[in-house]
Amino acid sequence: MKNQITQILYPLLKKNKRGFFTIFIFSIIVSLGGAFQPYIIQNIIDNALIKQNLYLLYILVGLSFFLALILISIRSVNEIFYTNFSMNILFTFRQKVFKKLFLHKKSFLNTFHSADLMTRVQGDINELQRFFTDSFLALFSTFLSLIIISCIIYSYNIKLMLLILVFLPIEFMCVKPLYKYMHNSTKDMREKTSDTTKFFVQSLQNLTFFKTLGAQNFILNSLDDVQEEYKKTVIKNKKLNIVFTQIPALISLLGKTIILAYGGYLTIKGELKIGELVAFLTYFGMLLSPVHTVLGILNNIPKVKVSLKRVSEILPKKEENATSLDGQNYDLKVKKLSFSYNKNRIFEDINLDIKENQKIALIGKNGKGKSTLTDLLCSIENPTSGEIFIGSTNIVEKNIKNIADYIVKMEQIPVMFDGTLKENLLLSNKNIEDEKIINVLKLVKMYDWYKSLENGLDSRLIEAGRNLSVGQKQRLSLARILLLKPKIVILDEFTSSIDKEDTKWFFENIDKLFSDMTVIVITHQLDMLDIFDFVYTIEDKKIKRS
Ligand SMILES: Nc1ncnc2c1ncn2[C@@H]1O[C@H](COP(=O)(O)OP(=O)(O)OP(=O)(O)O)[C@@H](O)[C@H]1O
Repeated sequence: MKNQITQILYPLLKKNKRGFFTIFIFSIIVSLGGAFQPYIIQNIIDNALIKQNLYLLYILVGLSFFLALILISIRSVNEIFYTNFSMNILFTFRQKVFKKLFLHKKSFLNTFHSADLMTRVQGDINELQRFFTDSFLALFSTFLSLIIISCIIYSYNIKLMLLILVFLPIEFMCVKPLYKYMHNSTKDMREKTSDTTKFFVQSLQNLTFFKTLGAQNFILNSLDDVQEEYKKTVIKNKKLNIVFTQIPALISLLGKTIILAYGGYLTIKGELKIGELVAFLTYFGMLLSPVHTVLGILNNIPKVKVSLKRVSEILPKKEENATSLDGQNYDLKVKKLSFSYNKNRIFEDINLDIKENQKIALIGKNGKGKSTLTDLLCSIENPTSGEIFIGSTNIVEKNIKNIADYIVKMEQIPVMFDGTLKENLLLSNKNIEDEKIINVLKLVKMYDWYKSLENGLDSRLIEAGRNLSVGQKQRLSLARILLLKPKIVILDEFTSSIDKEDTKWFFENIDKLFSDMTVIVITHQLDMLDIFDFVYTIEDKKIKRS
């Protein structure tokens, strides 16, 4: 499973190797320049101040100033370049994961709360990208600084250099046993964050619903519970983090004290110059910062492992190659199909034969499997066994990339999204003239409403179409399907919120509205069945034609 992420990330990082290279070059210049500064200060003290050489003092001060200016400029350019580069990798990474999410069947996606999916696609992918780009570069500049600084310190005093280097592994050894605890704590943090997001999404989306039911206190109490749980996890995580970061800080303090005492002793004995001691202390400080960077990266490893698992869990286990449907004819055939949701068997060996352009009604009591059958026909679900053919293509065996050109379902609960009316109607089908859209709005009897809009087709439908009635949303969904013009249309209780008069009109005009299309209508309007070519009833896990 983790391999899947490597398969996405590795080519992405490889493709961006020029960007990495540029940042490496910048980092080398910054590390070299930074390491040179204490060396100049040492020379200012030992060769200019102590020897009272004014000319050398001005030269060195000027050199230090201009070097600092150059480094500031390079660092700034590098930061902008790096942010741009890092964002590009993040966005492409997320695009690729998103694309894979479309390969899932409905029952798999239903096992995740939308807020949980959101935190995985946002937070966890961020964490992975940061780790694989930032840490890589941070590690590179860390080792570069370590090498440069060690060489400079070595040239001053080998005993002191060895003393410093002894402290670095001690720090790592002390922190390592804490990884396991950090991993568990991070996992808890992610889960609690996800729970909190879930709570907010659910309660804010349905605020007025809870108010109407007088359930404000229920929501406020739940908020208290969710926040209390979150607080407990944050405090636990904070305590662990403090131990994780303060242990190295304590060891560094100990090292600094010993080195200061020993370096001072060497200076008093005349083995080290004052300027060298000052430069040495600065270098020691500079060495600590890369060490802490490495510790920070190590600190992130448990977090990254959690994110890796969370992102892997939402990726499809296997990917079949997508093929196109060969458009000979669009008869729909179901052969010996069975389907279960876990242990709940919904269909047992059912068969169905619907010819191109037929108008079919699908009836049955609540919960008998009407929507499930249409999910199977649209490839949103996979049958447990059996075959489904459109024309001569078995759509169960093959992953059909353009399946929506052939079969589309209008959901029982209409879906509108935050966007313009035109975007909501056309989706990706952009090459349709406004005139045609307006004609379809007339067909679904939304023309009067359309005329009342200030910005016409560019008017915005706010969040999930909140500025529309449910009946209006159903009519717009119908308009969307009419504009998409697939070969087979499935309408799941498409008039459930439409007034009686217009419901009758829609049913009586199905032939005209969907003239060149096969239509399957799920309905509880039993008085409207006469207009259909055939009526199928779902009962006892079977489907019967009446
Ligand atoms: N994602 C799911 N996971 C598990 N069981 C499910 C899922 N979706 C539906 N079911 C179950 O499958 C059965 C059929 O549901 P389905 O929605 O297909 O019925 P329906 O005939 O369309 O009902 P209605 O007329 O109420 O819309 C029901 O028992 C339902 O509880």
